[in-house]
Amino acid sequence: MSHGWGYGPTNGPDKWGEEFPVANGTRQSPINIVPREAHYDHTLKALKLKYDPSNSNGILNNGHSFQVDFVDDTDSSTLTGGPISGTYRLKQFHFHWGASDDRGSEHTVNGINFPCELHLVHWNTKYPSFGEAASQPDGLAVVGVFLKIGAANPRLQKVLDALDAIKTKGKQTTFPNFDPKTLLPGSLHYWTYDGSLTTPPLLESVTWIVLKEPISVSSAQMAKFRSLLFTGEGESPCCMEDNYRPPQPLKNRKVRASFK
Ligand SMILES: COc1ccc(C[C@H]2SC(=O)NC2=O)c(OC)c1
Ligand SMILES: [Zn+2]
Repeated sequence: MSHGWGYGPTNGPDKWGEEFPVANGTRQSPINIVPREAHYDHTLKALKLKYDPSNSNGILNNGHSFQVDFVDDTDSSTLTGGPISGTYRLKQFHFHWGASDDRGSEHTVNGINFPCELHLVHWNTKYPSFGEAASQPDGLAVVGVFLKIGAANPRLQKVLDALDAIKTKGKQTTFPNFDPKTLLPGSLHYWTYDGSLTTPPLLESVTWIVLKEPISVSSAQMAKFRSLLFTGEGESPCCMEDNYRPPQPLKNRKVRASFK
């Protein structure tokens, strides 16, 4: 592609394979999750998420989504247990959402789209860095959380209130003392499968851990996500919305469930 990848008609998910052939690989993400076809695996451990709010650092509009970045030079914010072995450090979290409340999530459940999906990105500390881990088959673990339209979620508000300061691509601001645990639902029951990054370079390095229970978000809060721009200051503005990749072929993969 002469221009960078994105989510538009000329540079969107259907075009990514031209520059990133792994887009048609054997373990691409996201997928449609069919609960009654998932295999309950009693050997799966409970997720252990230990987050230190003092590790949260900044919030950035990266031109595709916005992300909250964490200081990851120690094991103070980690994912252990679940389907993974070893220790994975929290690097960042971000979201994907739609132009309207009927779509926006990347994973779907029985073909149903949620309006938004949260991704908490962790990297395997057996590798020296996030960048190194991102190219390894067991390098990353992403916890996915669905957002479902309902009552306004007060725990999202601090994130949403920061968006005015990062409206355009490349803008960032400080975002201290945020505990991402507050964004998790009551149950940590999950589905898990081997997959990939859901944006270029689409590396097949992600152990996906998708929580069954959604958290709530109101329509008004969803409108706040859509107030961001894909475009930079001074460019003709393009609302940041529909920044999701649709489900990809399951191919030769099994989805396991941590619950009956
Ligand atoms: C070069 O490494 C990268 C590049 C992009 C992402 C972000 C993608 S991957 C995901 O789950 N959602 C997204 O938007 C990433 O995240 C682990 C790692
Ligand atoms: Zn994501």
